[in-house]
Amino acid sequence: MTTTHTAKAHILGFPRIGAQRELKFALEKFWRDEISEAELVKVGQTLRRRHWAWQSEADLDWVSVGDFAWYDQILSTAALLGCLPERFAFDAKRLSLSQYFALARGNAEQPALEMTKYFDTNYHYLVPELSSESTFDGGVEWFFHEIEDAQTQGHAVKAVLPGPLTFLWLAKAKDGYNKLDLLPKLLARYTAIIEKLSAKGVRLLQLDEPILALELPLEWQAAFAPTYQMLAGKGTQILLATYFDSVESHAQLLADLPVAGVHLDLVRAPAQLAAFTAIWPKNKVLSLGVIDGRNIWASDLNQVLAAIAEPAKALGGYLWLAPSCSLLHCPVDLEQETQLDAELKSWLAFAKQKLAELKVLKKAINGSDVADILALNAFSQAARRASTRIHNPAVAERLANLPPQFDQRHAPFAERQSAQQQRFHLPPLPTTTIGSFPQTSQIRAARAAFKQGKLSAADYELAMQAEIALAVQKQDALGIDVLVHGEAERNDMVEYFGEQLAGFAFTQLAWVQSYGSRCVKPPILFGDVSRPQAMTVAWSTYAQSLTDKPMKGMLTGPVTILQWSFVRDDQPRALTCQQIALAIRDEVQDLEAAGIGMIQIDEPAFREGLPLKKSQWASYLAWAGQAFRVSASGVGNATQIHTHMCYSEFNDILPEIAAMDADVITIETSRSDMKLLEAFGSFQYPNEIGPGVYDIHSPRVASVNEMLRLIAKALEVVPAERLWINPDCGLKTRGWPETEAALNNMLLATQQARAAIAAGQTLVFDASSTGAAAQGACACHGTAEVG
Ligand SMILES: Nc1nc2c(c(=O)[nH]1)N[C@@H](CNc1ccc(C(=O)N[C@@H](CCC(=O)N[C@@H](CCC(=O)N[C@@H](CCC(=O)O)C(=O)O)C(=O)O)C(=O)O)cc1)CN2
Ligand code: MET
Ligand SMILES: [Zn+2]
Repeated sequence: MTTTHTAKAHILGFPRIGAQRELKFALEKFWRDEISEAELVKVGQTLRRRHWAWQSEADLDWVSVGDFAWYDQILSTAALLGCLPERFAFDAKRLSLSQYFALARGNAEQPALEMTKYFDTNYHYLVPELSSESTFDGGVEWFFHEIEDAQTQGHAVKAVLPGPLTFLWLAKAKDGYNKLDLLPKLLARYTAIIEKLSAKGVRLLQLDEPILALELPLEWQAAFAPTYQMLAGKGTQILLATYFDSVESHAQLLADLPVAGVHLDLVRAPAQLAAFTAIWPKNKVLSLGVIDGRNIWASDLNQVLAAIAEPAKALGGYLWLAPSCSLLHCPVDLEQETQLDAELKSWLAFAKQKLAELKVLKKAINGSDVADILALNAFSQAARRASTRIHNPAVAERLANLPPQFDQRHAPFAERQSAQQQRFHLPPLPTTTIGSFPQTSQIRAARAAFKQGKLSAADYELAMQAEIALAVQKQDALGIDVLVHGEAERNDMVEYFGEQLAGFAFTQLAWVQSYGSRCVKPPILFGDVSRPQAMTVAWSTYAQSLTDKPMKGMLTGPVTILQWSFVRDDQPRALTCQQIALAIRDEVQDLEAAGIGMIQIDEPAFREGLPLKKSQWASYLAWAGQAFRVSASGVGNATQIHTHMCYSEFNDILPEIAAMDADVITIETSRSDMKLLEAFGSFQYPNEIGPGVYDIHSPRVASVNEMLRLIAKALEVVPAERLWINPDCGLKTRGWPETEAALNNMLLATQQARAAIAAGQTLVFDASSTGAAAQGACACHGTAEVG
């Protein structure tokens, strides 16, 4: 039976990287001058056309255009609007691809735009730089060319852009300027874009406003109505898309906006639907995000249909079906996974398979007979729930019988600190690195050969041992105090552990874009987690055998493993995290038993896991902090636990970081000029700290003076007895020459700082200086010249 008002289907966006990472490889070749711009452009067009064709084959009512970006969609929007940082002196209207990449990656004169995490995802966007002087006079026409191309392919087009308020929110304003003051200028440009879309016959524009899922300041909430009044009625209708959490508190605001419709994330926040259906105006679209755009599980189609049956009746043709958010966060095609076993595979859906799910849902809602498919789906959902592979009674039993104090070290920090001092006899301002050393193409080629069966396990082990020996020898030669083995044997700090833990599956090609051409392949956490055998002990003890200096064991923490995996959706994340924590605890204890005296448990994703709404932070911080302590607390007082965090601001969660009670935390600070540390100082962070003294994100080698200046700044807030010297993060994306040069400078800076401290001098830095010109001056008790 067909009705005149049939439900429609669409997606918010599709991954652009390509099922075989075609875009990644083309970009990297272009950057190495191995292919021409025309060849790169062709790869982009082929990918876009392929992804539109898939959307069309799935009977979607429109293909989405505007989700493609050569590096990042926020940077591409800045290039479209024409608001590029003045410091590059680029003409946005004539921006070449090389200039676009200079903005993304820096050039000889200018550092790149800052990169940061997109909401609570592992995707990184480039932060637009705005000031009171910013103009939005228009820029590249790529967006319109893509639209024309989709039209020539015969597709009905829905254009997609970040919404103006979300774009502004994600940008940073120089000098504390109120970004909202730029809104009128920005909206004039959005208006011009909409008029142009309209002239091209584009009937529908999706504007993404995920900031509505945050607890927004009132001023920003109040900006929505006037903004959308301005953009409405220009010929092209607007679908305002929200996602990543509930926007229930804005239901009335959204119902009143002069837009054609609103999209809701019903996977993260299913309960919000009722608040919307209760007040939803007739003739306004509700796009229901019912398929998980952030995870790889096949949908329970019958459950989805049951949940939307009522609203579907009420909405009629104003019901649209969609994934919860853009599929950017999903791998592309499950069919490529030839090594996953059939049962597990039947539980999964990647981006392409989610298009097929959408097709079935739309058919079902519109009265077509899909009973066979729904029955099959019900069968596999039931099989997954009942599977013995996901339930391990031993894990449940262990969790139910944890000893008292299992999440506390045996003694308070002060006692541990003196036990550790007696054991390690480290000099003041001990030097170390964060774990990884350059992942050279030689290392990756050896691993690829091993995985393809062209290199034997024994030969692969020898090759990795040789890399470890090289890293140890270089660190020894540099004179670093606490060494690392360098992580040569790891493809990725999360995937590596996923490959070895029970309860995880891993894939061949399930890549997800992390930033630019860089991808990650998150492992799939499908069942109860446990550790069948030691994972890192052999590598760490081998590395320790090569040196008399302490060798830090190197593990990824439970919160980061959780955060950077595709996680089961059939139990609370807190419980899953606790299971991982116990597995890591076992590894920590095995390392200790093998004589490894310092163990680092990385938690770079600790902050990323925070709920988007601040009111929900406390409960997350409680279970996440406890999971870390569970992993770290099974060792004696003389075993030194390190942790490491990067990428983020930590000022607002310092008490919770302190409560993790690591003996040493190394943390990214150099890019914020140690500003982060001021908060650590004023909070009186109790344990030892290694604030990064140089940025590892660029090949530029920081000078001794720059580092000395940061050390002096750190010493203002952290006493020398508790200060470590290290880079900001791991060195895996760097090459050896710049790595050795930078570390050598770091050690020279440390020597000078130590000499000053030994002579009873106070290191002083020149606050007005931003870089190499730092100088010292101190009138009273001797002067240590910094520089
Ligand atoms: N999971 C996770 N999330 C994270 C981070 C992280 O480290 N891990 N860091 C931040 C993001 N930073 C990142 C930094 C670098 C890369 C990165 O370099 N990714 C590599 C892939 C790393 C990897 O898994 N490598 C594998 C496989 C690499 C590969 O493509 N192999 C080729 C052969 C390569 C060769 O011969 O050289 C093949 O199989 O065809 C390995 O080493 O084994 C890439 O995109 O290229 C990703 C994220 C935040 N989120
Ligand atoms: C993203 S944090 C990275 C920590 C890891 N130990 C490394 O050095 O690469
Ligand atoms: Zn890091």
